[in-house]
Amino acid sequence: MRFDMYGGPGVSQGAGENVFRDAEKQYQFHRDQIIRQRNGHAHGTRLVTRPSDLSSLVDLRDENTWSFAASTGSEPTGVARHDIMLLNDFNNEEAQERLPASAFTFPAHPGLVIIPGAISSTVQCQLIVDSLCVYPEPPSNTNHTLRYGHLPGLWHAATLPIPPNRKNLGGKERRDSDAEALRLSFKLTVDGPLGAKIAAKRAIKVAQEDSSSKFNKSVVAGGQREHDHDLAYKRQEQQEQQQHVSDHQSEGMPCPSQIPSSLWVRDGPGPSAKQMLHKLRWSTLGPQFNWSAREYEDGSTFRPLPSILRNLSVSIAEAVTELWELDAQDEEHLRMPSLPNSDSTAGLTLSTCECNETHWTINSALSLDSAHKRRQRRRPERPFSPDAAIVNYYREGDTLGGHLDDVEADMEQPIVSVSLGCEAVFLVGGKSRDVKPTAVLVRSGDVVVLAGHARKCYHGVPRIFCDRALPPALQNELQGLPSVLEHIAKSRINISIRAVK
Ligand SMILES: O=C(O)CCC(=O)C(=O)O
Ligand SMILES: [Fe+2]
Repeated sequence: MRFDMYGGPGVSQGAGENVFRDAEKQYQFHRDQIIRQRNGHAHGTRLVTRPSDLSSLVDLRDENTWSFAASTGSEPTGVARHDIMLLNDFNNEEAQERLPASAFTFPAHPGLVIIPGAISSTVQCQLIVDSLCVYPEPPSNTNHTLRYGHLPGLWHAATLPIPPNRKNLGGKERRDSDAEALRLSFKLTVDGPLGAKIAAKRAIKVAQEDSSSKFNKSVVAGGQREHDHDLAYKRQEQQEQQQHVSDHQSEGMPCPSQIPSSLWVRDGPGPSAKQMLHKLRWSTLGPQFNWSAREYEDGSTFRPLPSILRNLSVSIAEAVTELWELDAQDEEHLRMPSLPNSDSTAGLTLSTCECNETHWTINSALSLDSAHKRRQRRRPERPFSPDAAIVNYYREGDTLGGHLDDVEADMEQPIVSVSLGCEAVFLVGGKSRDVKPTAVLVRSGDVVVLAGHARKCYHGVPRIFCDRALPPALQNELQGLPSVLEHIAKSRINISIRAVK
């Protein structure tokens, strides 16, 4: 499914119109239907994932692929690596411990900084849990809000464990029990546009009731039932361990562990909670974004940007500020004539330039030394002060079409974008779709900073790799949360943190 959530002029229009679109097509997920023949008759079909050409995908953890990527592109790609120091604990504003990390810049995309593994697996786990269980809760809007109103308890309604007596059943009984559990999964009490109004009213009431509820025991429709929901416990455990007041508590919005029976019932007429979770595409933190008007709304209530996201994005933006302030002259070097396609063995040259950074440059390509000479470093006018984030949810086949984020009041403020879950292809091009984009593989825990020139450039996500294993450390971290692990192993979450007002 193509995921053009941004609407308006920022969205790709159709086939063959530009080089950005061509790159998107190169990476997009396709399944071919293979028809099996037996005795000259069609005998069943099989879906096979069409292999993509990943030869120019830049994998920043693999030095070899840099040279390959650089040699196949027609633009001067090249990558420079820089040593930076990053905060380790974003929960605690007092924490000072910094760990060394690598940040990468791209001469062809000044202002783009990528920091692989910037977020520890513990913090990734916390952000994944919050993105699923907390951030889509009211008062945040999601892509479902327009049609169904707010959907409190969505995660819980979608992941309610199968009845425990199932374990003692065998064979057919077990299958019947599974079918029963599926049939009994929670469904919305409303459907269709009319339902939205009803749902919205109910949701407000339920949210008010919920805001006084705490973790653990749940009451579900059709009688009293207790269940130790893994998320609720994990969050409580985390809070106790870290002895810090959670964002949600301090901001008066706990993660609800109740499934409001006015919204979710076992045999409602609307879609099931599982389907709704499956179709969750975005939620907003901070001022709500009106997708049709393409503007941030004034006045509507919203969930403030959680402090972990503010701390994380501010400290990362600070750690790489030196790398992204570039002046207009840099755009000059971007207009240098394209390099002829070098042969695939051309590779990269390792060099240390006058700024003491180590660069891999394309042989006989644009000299980074000269790029640096043209560059005059400039401090941003004001420090990064984020107040909002868009949380994007992707499943296999979902894409985010090439777009510009150009509705924020101050475009000098960067966007700090956190990848969680499955690997993805991140495309970043130029100010028009005619600039050939660079494709970078982003993994769980990687952070992309779009600042300076790159802040005003087209970017998008044409591919999610749901068939690749999650990093072992993250799997380990999610061991106690089977439903979260199962979900995130087949999906990707991106949190792009920004200053909108
Ligand atoms: O999912 C991503 O990595 C990119 C998200 C993005 O570009 C956005 O939210 O504006
Ligand atoms: Fe974006």
